[in-house]
Amino acid sequence: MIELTLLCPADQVDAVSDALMEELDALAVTVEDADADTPDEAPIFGEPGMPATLSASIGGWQRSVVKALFNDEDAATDACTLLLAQDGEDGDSAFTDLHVQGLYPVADQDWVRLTQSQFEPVLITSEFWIVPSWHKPPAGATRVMRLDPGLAFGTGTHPTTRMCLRWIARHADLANPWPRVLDYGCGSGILAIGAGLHGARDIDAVDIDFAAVESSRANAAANGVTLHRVGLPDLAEGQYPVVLANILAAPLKLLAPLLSGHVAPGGSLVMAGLLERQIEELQATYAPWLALEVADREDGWVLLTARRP
Ligand SMILES: C[S@@+](CC[C@H](N)C(=O)[O-])C[C@H]1O[C@@H](n2cnc3c(N)ncnc32)[C@H](O)[C@@H]1O
Repeated sequence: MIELTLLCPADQVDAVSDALMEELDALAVTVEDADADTPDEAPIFGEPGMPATLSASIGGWQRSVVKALFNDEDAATDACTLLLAQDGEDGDSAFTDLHVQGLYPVADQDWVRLTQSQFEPVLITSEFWIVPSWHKPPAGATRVMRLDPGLAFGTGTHPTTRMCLRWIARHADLANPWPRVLDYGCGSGILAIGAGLHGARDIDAVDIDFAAVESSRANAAANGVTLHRVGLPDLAEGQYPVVLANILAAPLKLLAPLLSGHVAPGGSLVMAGLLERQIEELQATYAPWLALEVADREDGWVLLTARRP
C-alpha cells in the first residue's frame, strides 16, 4: 500500500479528509499533529466540562499532517492530483496552503496480530487477571475477566481502572456479597463485571455514551455476568452499598451531590480518574456529603474513597 502525506492547516482538515475518503477512494485517513513531540505540540481536547481549544472546534491542529492510504502508487498519485485541482468557491484551488509531503510505501503487516500483541493479560491481584480472548489465562489466575479492546474505555491497562478493580478485589467478601452495585461511567463495563466476578448482585451500569452501554452489555454476557440495568445515567436509582465512578475531575465535581446521594448508609463511594494535584479540590467539593480519602495511588493517579456513616 501507499501512503499520501499532506501538511494541512486546521481549517481545511475536515474538507481534505472528506474529499479523500468520499471522492478520491482513500482506504483510510488519519490526522496527526505536525508539531507532536516538539515544544509547539498543542493538545486540542479539553476534559469533559472544560472548554475545548479553538483547533478542536475547527477539526485539527494548527499544523496537521493528513495521511491517506491507497492500494497502489497510481491511485495515490491520481487522488493527489485531483485534490489539488479541486476548485473553491472563488475559482481558486479549494485547498490553498496544502503541501504534499510525499508518497510513502507502507509495509505489509499482520495488523490484527500487531494490535493483539499490544494487549497482554493484566494483573490486578495475583489471583485476579484481565485476559484478552487470544491469550491463555496465566497460571495462578483463579478469577479471570475475558475482555478485548473495543470502542469503549476500559481494558484494565489504565491505572485508574486497575486501582478500582484492586479495590473491588480487596473489599469484596464472597461470603457476604454486595447486594447492589452502581458502576457510573461504565465504559466497557469492566468495573461492573469485576464486581460481578466477585459475587455482587443487582449491578447497574450507566454511561452517557451509547457505545459504552452496548459494549458493557456484550462484555458482561461474554463473562457470564448478569447486569441488572444497563443504560443512560438516569437508570441509576436509589442507594447502593458500592458506587464506582472512574470518570475525570470536572464531571466528578459536577456529579458530587448525585453520586453522594446514591451511596447507602454504611456504603462506599470509590472514585478514580483523578490526579494527585486534584485531591484537595475533590475533597472540598464532596465535603458537604462525604469525607474522601486517598485509598490508592499509581503513576500520578489517585483512588479516592469515602464511607457513608
Ligand atoms: C475513564 S472511562 C472509565 C470506564 C470504566 N469504568 C473504567 O473504569 O475503565 C469514563 C467513562 O465515563 C463516561 N462518562 C463521562 N462523563 C459522564 C457522565 N457525566 N455521566 C456518566 N458517564 C460519563 C464516559 O463516556 C466513559 O465511558
